[in-house]
Amino acid sequence: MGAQRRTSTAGREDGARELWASMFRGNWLLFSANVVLYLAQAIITLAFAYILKQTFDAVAAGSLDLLAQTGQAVALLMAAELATELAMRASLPAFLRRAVSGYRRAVFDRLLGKGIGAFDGGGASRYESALTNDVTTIETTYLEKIFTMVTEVVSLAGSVAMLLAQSVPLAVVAIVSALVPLVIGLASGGRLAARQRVVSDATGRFVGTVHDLACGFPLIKSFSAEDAARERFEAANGTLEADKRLRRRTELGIRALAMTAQGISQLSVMFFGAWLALSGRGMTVGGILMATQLMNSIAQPIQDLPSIFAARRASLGLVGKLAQMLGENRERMGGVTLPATLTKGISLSNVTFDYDENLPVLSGLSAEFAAGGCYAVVGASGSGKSTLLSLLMGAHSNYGGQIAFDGCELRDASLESLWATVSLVRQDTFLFDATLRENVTMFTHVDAAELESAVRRAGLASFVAAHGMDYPCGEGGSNLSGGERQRVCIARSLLHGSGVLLLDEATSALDQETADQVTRSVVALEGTTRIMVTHRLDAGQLRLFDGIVVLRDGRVCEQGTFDELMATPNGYFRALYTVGE
Ligand SMILES: Nc1ncnc2c1ncn2[C@@H]1O[C@H](COP(=O)(O)OP(=O)(O)OP(=O)(O)O)[C@@H](O)[C@H]1O
Repeated sequence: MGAQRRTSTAGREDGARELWASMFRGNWLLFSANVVLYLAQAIITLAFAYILKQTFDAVAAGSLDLLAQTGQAVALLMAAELATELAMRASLPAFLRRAVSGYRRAVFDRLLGKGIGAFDGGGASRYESALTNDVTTIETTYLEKIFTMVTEVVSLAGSVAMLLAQSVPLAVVAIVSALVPLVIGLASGGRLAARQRVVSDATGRFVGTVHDLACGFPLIKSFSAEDAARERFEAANGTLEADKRLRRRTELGIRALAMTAQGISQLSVMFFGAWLALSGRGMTVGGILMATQLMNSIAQPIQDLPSIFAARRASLGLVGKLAQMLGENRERMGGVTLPATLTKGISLSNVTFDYDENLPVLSGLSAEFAAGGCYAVVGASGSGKSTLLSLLMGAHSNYGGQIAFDGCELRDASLESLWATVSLVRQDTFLFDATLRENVTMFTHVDAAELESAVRRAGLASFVAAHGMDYPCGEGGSNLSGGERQRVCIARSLLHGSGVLLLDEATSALDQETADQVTRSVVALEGTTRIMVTHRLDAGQLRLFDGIVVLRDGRVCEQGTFDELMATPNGYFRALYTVGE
């Protein structure tokens, strides 16, 4: 168990490292250019402090030559500063663009690698939030700050070095007083990271609630559930803002500590420098002015670095959280390629499965589906019909017993070949905001005759004749009726030419006549093994099937043709059918 946990922690760290690296892949040149530019900026600032010292020492010495030299140096530095600023204007946005899009691309690629059942239990909004809000946080508190960090670290180190050259005791006072806020920042980074993760989780839940309320808007209006909707919104809104308040308080707390420490260190150096000068310990007026100026270059990093370190840790925490989410429901890959068309069929032997350890959903289910056969799966609500189809789609590999496609255990099959062989039409259809053609072809080029045949067999011919294949389906297929949406999905699967076609309540939203038509076209398909989950206990339709598999409490309790099942005295199916009538 311990070893397992260590492995999963290592996997998560690898995943986080990979995501982090995606921000820099192909981006090192721009990264280096920015580092050089920010470094140059820090050096220019330090040089200005040195020139200040030279100017005042020149005044004290009454040297006009030295003053003229410093004037030239100032002009050169100003030109260099302008050039640096202009170059940064081009290189920083270019670096950020590549880093953020590279990160999002890496996340999306890994998202595509998840299992087909990855979102069965919900959770899509966590990713929506991770790819929007969290990315903005990472961009502003980590990526943009990397270079600020370079400037500030160099400013800090350079200032200390210049102070050391000026006066060792003064430099010691500056270093000691600078260490305190740095330690505070490093120590409080973990707390801020934890708060940031809490905020990120709350944002995910808030996005999910808003999504739910927007999708359920017509329902809210028709049931006059505005008060309940407002309550749900307020709960999510309140929690998010309460968590954000705690994060801001932590941020401001760290900042307040850092600023206090900064003030103390600045004053210490000024008074100590003045004391050195007054006590005749080799400190010039120019030296005091330079030290005062350098204290800005020390004070700023002292003020900023702790919160930058803390925010950087918090951002990396978000990358880690996302890597962990992406590591869940990963594909398990077997190497065996399934045949495109089955010759023996699908065999389930003593299959057990549960979503939650204490609630078995399938408990010893055994069934045979002959190759090329057409089967109906019926049973009471919750008996496990959809779960059975999910397992056949390879959504979960943690089932007990055996599921064999042409004798090949499903767990050993490559998922790519499984999905090339099996296709599923669900009750909750999904359509892209694209044309009818793109929704049926899934954005691929297909033979026009095959497309026409799929559209016709799915009962969409008259719709296409009236509106054409370039008809825009709208967001989620909003420009189509429920029945039309289901027919588009059926056409999509027919065109996919799957050897196994699974239909989960695919005709439930159709009127009796269209449902009959679609069922007949499914039954008429040749060379395809078809398994259709249905609630429609209609004798005319059920008689069309080669067999009916009846589920009860996660087991097959009866199996046979419609007439055989109806002939069974006291049979469960017969009872279901009679009640249904
Ligand atoms: N993703 C999930 N997480 C947890 N439990 C689930 C999940 N999906 C289904 N279940 C549970 O598994 C059981 C079987 O569900 P399933 O959807 O397979 O039944 P069904 O026979 O298709 O029902 P219906 O006819 O109502 O669609 C139910 O008790 C359901 O609550």
